[in-house]
Amino acid sequence: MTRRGAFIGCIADDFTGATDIASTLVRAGMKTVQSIGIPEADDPMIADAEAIVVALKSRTIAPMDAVAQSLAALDFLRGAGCRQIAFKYCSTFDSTEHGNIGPVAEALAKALGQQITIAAPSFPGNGRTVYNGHLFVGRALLNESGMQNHPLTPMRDANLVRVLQAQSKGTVGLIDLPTVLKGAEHVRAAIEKAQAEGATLLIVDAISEADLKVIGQACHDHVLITGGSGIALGLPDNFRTHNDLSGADAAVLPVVAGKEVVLAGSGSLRTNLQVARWIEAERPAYRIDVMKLAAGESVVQEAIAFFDTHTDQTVLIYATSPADELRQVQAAIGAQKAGEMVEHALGLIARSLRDRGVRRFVVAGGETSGAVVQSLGVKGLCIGAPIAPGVPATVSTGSVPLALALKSGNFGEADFFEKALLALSGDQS
Ligand SMILES: Nc1ncnc2c1ncn2[C@@H]1O[C@H](COP(=O)(O)OP(=O)(O)OP(=O)(O)O)[C@@H](O)[C@H]1O
Ligand SMILES: O=C(O)[C@@H](O)C(=O)CO
Repeated sequence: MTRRGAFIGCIADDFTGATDIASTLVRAGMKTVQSIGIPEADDPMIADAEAIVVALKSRTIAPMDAVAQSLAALDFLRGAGCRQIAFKYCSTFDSTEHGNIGPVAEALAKALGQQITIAAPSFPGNGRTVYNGHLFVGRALLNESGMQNHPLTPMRDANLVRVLQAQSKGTVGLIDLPTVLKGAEHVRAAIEKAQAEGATLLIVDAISEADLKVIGQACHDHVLITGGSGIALGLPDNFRTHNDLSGADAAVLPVVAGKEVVLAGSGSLRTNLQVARWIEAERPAYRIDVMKLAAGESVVQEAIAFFDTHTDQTVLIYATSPADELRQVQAAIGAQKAGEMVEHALGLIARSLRDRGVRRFVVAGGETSGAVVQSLGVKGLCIGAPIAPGVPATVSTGSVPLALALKSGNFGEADFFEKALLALSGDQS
């Protein structure tokens, strides 16, 4: 059990989202640990943590299951003494008309006895901003940003009030940017007014980190807040006022010796760019042919053989494909089945490569990272310095440490794979 109880507990709906918010909390000066799934109550990893991030893989599962897993995580975090709970979802609000953001937020609020809860997905550091309730990715509306083609959660409406309303039982309202710009007291007054008018969930506009800090300050006594990792920017300060935080910086991670690999299962535009860049540089790359995989051909074995024949080069193994190809595969096999098959294959490949001495993994895609990390049996992560906004270097806990960079699909510049490999190798140049 924790020394005095952690301050903040986060429930993240995917694994890269979890490392993203863990990285933000570390950046804001909190000693943070990330657990893969719900840890044991006496896990030594959480003993002196100031923030605990529980990574679930609940973004695309049935709403009922997502609610059950999130409530179990909540029980654990409350048992660990956490005074404030943050439900972390994607800064592009990845969800379907059935959930899981609305159902999970409502279930957590009910369990915590909170009547109104904010929903603030903005992540200005990665170009995601919310204005008049509409989510922008860079200059594009969400539904014109490439996210309309997401393999599992296509986002076809940028109006988050409407999106959240469709998946919630209560009433969704909006706190607009002019209110946020007036400061924390005005945001608090707007929340109280919305609550009096019957709202239960509130999308909050934010276009800058300063806005997110105002929102964090306004919600200092909310036992539950929900949003993207940006929402964590303003939370540590609330605890700093009354308590001594360690002011911990990113963990200095041990250098993990061994072989390395890049695995990409993301369908995002950015990962497509990163894969293309790798191939243009004539670095070895094995493409997983999903139709062959579906036909039961030995794709996993071929990928491993490809790795074995490139003994002195780092290889990329990828299923990432442009949106039109992805659509064809999904039409033939079904989106969910195709996704599960690819995740399973990449999980098996990761495990075999670990048995062949791979110790450093760069993984692209949230669901993909979840599948890989689960297959590798990783239980917890120490969070190091950021490689790109929202993507820290990490090293797994346990007797055989693995260095991992888990990247949300749309994060990182075109050269992210090279940068991440360097960072995981301990080369800071
Ligand atoms: N060629 C393909 N055909 C069909 N499905 C695929 C293909 N490549 C990847 N997938 C599946 O698409 C999904 C991609 O989701 P994932 O969360 O890993 O990355 P993402 O699309 O970038 O999303 P995020 O922004 O959450 O990281 C996975 O389930 C993966 O198995
Ligand atoms: O918030 C984000 O954009 C990421 O942390 C993420 O969750 C993408 O899957």
